[in-house]
Amino acid sequence: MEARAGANQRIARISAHLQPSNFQEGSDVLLKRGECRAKGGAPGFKVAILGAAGGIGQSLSLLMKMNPLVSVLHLYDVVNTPGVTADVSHMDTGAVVRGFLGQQQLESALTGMDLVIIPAGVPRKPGMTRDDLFKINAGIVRTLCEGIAKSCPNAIVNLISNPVNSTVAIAAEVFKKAGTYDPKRLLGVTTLDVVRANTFVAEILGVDPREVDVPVVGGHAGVTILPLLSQVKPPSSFTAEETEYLTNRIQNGGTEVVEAKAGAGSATLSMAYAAAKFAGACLRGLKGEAGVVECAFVDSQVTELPFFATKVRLGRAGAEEVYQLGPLNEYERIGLEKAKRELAGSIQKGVEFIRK
Ligand SMILES: NC(=O)C1=CN([C@@H]2O[C@H](COP(=O)(O)OP(=O)(O)OC[C@H]3O[C@@H](n4cnc5c(N)ncnc54)[C@H](O)[C@@H]3O)[C@@H](O)[C@H]2O)C=CC1
Ligand SMILES: O=C([O-])CC(=O)C(=O)O
Repeated sequence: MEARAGANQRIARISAHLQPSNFQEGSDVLLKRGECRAKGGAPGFKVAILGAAGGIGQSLSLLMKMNPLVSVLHLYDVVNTPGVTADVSHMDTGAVVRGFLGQQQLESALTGMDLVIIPAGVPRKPGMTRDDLFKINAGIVRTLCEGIAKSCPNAIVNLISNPVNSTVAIAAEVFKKAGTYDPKRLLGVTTLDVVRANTFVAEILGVDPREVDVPVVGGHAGVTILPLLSQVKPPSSFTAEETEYLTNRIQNGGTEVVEAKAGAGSATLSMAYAAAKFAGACLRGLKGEAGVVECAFVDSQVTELPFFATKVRLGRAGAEEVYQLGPLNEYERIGLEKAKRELAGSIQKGVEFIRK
């Protein structure tokens, strides 16, 4: 009799928590429910996804819920998080999922987070450059980074929102202004360029993409995306035509998807895969695993520019070591000069957006 009363109470509590009206009033009902389950939950890291209801955000939420290193997963967006949260929370993996809707819940979404992943913002349509997104996305990134500076200043930040070549500089300026900037903890996500490069090179070599490692340096837009084909592993040589074809295809991979989607957005599925791969590497670094190396767009002294993408070693403190470029061939040296010219302007535009 008593046991049944206890069970009924538990069911009544969970049902009340799941009312969408409660959720939208900012009462963090799923948070309370999560806390119940967290008692028995696996130890791990707390991860927030900002822009979780979007094209990238939804698939990324799914993939992060599957990561055994994640114990708590916070899904934040300005629309549709109740549905995405309810959906993802039914997966029988360890992470406890909590949803947050609208700016008044940003602080709750961020408090206590170890890693914050940001795919919030508008995507490209055919004919647009990534820089055309600056007008809208710069303000979104500023607001979200102000929230991070306030609520989880020690979190590692993975910035996906375009134009990455500018938004990383915006984030850095916001953190500097708040006095919380740690260059090791701010990482622009360029993993999709590496993922594409591995795939396209593997096609040419006729091997499994999982066996290929192509360093991609510079930035994340057009000519700033610089694949170092002379450093491909396993060591491979390419004809001039193959080098030209591969470089162009890697640099225009995003546009290839934007055009194929014909107005319905840009890469979301491959990007969610890439973001989950990169976030997973950051978490393995946080855990203390040795030898975790990925390319990322970070605060850098590799060139004269303040930010640059190269391989970095990920550890407990974030990007603990930023690797040099290594030997470049003539084709890559010319590409590097072009990349730097464009990058300088994009970085400066981001800096000025905050300093103006
Ligand atoms: N770094 C990279 O390699 C890549 C970056 N991207 C970029 O990622 C961004 C997102 O792309 P998609 O997911 O396809 O776009 P989407 O439009 O499908 O989703 C964006 C989400 O952000 C949300 N959002 C807007 N303002 C917000 C705010 N202030 N706070 C929180 N959330 C907010 C929207 O409600 C929406 O759910 C775009 O800027 C896109 O260019 C896309 C692919 C690759
Ligand atoms: O091309 C875009 O606009 C989205 C993006 O950054 C990519 O797919 O690499």
